[in-house]
Amino acid sequence: MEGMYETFIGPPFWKIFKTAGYKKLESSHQIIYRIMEKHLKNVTRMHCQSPEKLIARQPFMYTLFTNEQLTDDDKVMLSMEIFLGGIDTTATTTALTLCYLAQNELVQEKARKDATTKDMSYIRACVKETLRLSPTAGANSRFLARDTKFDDYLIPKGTLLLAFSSVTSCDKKYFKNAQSYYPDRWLRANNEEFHKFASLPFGYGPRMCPGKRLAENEIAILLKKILQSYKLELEADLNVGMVYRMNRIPDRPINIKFINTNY
Ligand code: HEM
Repeated sequence: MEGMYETFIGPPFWKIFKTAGYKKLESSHQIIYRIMEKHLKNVTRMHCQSPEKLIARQPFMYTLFTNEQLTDDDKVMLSMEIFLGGIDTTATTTALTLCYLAQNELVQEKARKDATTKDMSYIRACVKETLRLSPTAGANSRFLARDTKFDDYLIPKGTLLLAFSSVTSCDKKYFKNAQSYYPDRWLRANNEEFHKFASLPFGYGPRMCPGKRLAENEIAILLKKILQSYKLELEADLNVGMVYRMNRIPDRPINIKFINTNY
């Protein structure tokens, strides 16, 4: 992320010589490419030897491999996109949820009780609330497909529009006590109403995040496991903000004490 940010934001000196940012990007890209190459070789082997095993174990990769419209390069690129799209976003959201839970003892207790339930609706609400207050995407961007009228403005086709969901999701115009970490607002029983586009951490429409369900489930399951065995406390008082590094990431290290509750 750092490498990508330093390379693509700012003057493009990397086109003339390899800047420090470019070197970081290049070396991390090579590592990721090597990992992907190894994985793709295994998938290719499985695809040739027993495609039914691939369908059962990795349906997404099966669909990708059997799409005849895609070249081999397209397949590698799409696999990398899935891989990269899912790493920082999920790690950041998990770390920040742990941080919010460590800061809010009552919320943490409620989430721990919820860890014994099947649907984990409160833990899921905690993840939604983290993504409302600290979304990993600053904005959702789209090129307009046709001339479009917004209020008194006529915006021509082809214009790049950015909808800053990270701003509306923290705005008191859209959420009561907008700055507080209050997962209960997402519970159906609470009946709190808000604009359905005010918080859009996974985007919207045909190009919205395809990993949404996977991310929500894996984060909820991980939190459940952690809460069942550990009490969370912060090492020090932390007021974590976010900085833009292509995605938004925490602006400082998050150090959490995991106190084992099984003794
Ligand atoms: C908390 C976790 C995640 C967050 C907050 C997140 C957020 C986003 C957002 C905001 C977009 C842009 C959507 C739009 O423009 O409307 C996106 C796109 C994407 N995400 Fe995620 N994502 C997460 C996890 C994942 C995971 C786990 C995967 C893969 C397994 C993934 C794969 C992708 C891909 C491939 C795209 C590009 C889709 C396209 O351009 O058509 N994401 N994500």
